[in-house]
Amino acid sequence: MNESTSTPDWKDRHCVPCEGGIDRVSAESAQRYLTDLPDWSLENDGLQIARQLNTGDFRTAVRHLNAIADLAESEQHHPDLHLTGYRHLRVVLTTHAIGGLSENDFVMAARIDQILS
Ligand SMILES: C[C@H](O)[C@H](O)[C@H]1CNC2=NC(N)=NC(=O)C2=N1
Repeated sequence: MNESTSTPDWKDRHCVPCEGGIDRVSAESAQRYLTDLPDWSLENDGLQIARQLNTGDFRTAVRHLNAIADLAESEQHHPDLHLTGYRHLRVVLTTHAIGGLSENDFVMAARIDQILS
């Protein structure tokens, strides 16, 4: 899939192992990819994407957190998960191995949207 010409269908893809050695997704491409992922925002000068989930109660927030953790383990790509104010879950995706965004982050974002829908 050529990053510059078309948008991949992220939810149909899986993360690939990443230990560095690949280019970061540019902020311009990231912004374009997010048109298909409207619940996610580009942050930190294009180095991460994030989604805020304001659930109704603590148990729901923990359930979402656990579902995302299971997905992260099966995809071997792990978001930062912040559960605060007893029912607010913030999900932050970046690829630590490259210090910025890779396609794995968009695959995870789409799959997180899918399991929470
Ligand atoms: C080989 C495997 O892809 C890496 O160890 C993974 C594990 N999970 C990861 N998760 C995230 N968010 N960034 C990484 O660079 C990363 N590396």
